[in-house]
Amino acid sequence: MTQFKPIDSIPSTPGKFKSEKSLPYIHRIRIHSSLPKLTLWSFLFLALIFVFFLLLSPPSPPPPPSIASRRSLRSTPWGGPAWERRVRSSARVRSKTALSVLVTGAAGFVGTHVATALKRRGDGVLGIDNFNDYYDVALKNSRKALLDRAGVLVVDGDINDADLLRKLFDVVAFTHVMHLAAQAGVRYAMENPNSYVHSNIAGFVNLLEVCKSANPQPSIVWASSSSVYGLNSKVPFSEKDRTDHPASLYAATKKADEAIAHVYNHIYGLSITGLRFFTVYGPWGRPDMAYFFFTRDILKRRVITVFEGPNHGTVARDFTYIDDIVKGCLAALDTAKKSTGSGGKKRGAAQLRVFNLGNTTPVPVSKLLSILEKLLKVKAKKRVLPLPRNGDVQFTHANISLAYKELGYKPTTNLETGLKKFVKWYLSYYDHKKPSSW
Ligand SMILES: O=C(O)[C@H]1O[C@H](OP(=O)(O)OP(=O)(O)OC[C@H]2O[C@@H](n3ccc(=O)[nH]c3=O)[C@H](O)[C@@H]2O)[C@H](O)[C@@H](O)[C@@H]1O
Repeated sequence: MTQFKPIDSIPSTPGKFKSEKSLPYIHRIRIHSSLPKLTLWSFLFLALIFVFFLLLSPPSPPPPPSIASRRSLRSTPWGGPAWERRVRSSARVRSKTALSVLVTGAAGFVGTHVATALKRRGDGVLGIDNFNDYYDVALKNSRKALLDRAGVLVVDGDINDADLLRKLFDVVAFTHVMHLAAQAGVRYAMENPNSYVHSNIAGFVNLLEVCKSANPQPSIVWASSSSVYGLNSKVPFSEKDRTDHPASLYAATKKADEAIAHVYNHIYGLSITGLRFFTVYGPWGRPDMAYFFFTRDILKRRVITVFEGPNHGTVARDFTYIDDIVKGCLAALDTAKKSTGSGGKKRGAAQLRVFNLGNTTPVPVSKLLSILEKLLKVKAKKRVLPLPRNGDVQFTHANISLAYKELGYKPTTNLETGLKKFVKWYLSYYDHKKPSSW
């Protein structure tokens, strides 16, 4: 019959030293045998040397950071009385009725234009941007210099940094947040999906968490995207349409943001307005967008890929000029009602809105290319390929009647006029710089 043995009386497997509890056993075998005694002491000695070396050896280098973390950790030190004075001064309003706005993604394309426009009309503006390297950081720095000259400070920081955001709200009682920081681009989502989760989901939630606890709570206007309409075939796209078929992770994160906005409005009384931008273009634009790199590649005599739909179908976009988008953003800020919560608690129903900001005139990508050829006076080398299944949709077209009714939004720039302004900027900007990175 097997006798029950208490756990600490069972000899441990040779070579395995576990806890002090096994030591009495070691002591016992030392008394009864000299050979095991020697072996045991040698083993103990070796183990001690091993532990000693483990303690002495320098820590192994950390694994290389993932793209997402590398992009988000970049942040210059903040804080201190001088820094706070600069923050306050940038956010100072010029009249009692002016807004005090925190603009996230301020060194981005839309952010730079919106921040400048707000400042110009007397609002207090503070920017925040993480200056990530998704595209040419030199362009972001040039935009920052532009904002500097306009009197807008851009804090180098990430919207995932809750301490920094809380500090900004401690220093300034922002009345509004214009949230434009995001990982943009539909095709890049297949290369770096985590960066979309990091900026568009985690970053958005972090921002809303800080806003909900701020006293007073700000009103929030943020950039959603036409891409939420995904594979919808009914045109023009209306805010009432369903948005259940996103074609890219980018679109899915923006759709998720709209749901997240609903939650923070419902639970905490935050006033939130989402703006679905339709392919925004113009001076100081994004080098990852087709109109921008088509221009670059035409000038460099490189081959341009133009996508076409099934059966040679047209691929078209409701290209919207930046000045029209800025007007829509300002109108959304001006008509935003106050948030109703305080101390992180809702005190009443709060405003929740979503608007299309498009141009209402879809233009085929082939037409975009021919306008650029005309403006640049260079014939493009092009090859036509079927639209890959990489996040792109075949067409977009905004119904803007709601934005017109509620915001007085009325785009006035057609693609030809807008591209003319873009090309003029492009030629003057890159003539001076000639960067190798773009
Ligand atoms: O409206 C939107 O919601 C989105 O607009 C743009 O996305 P997209 O319209 O795809 O803009 P581009 O990447 O500039 O592409 C414009 C058109 O050019 C086409 N294209 C793109 C690249 C290329 O090499 N060839 C080509 O024909 C695309 O299929 C698309 O029809 C922005 O990149 C997104 O960040 C934004 O959210």
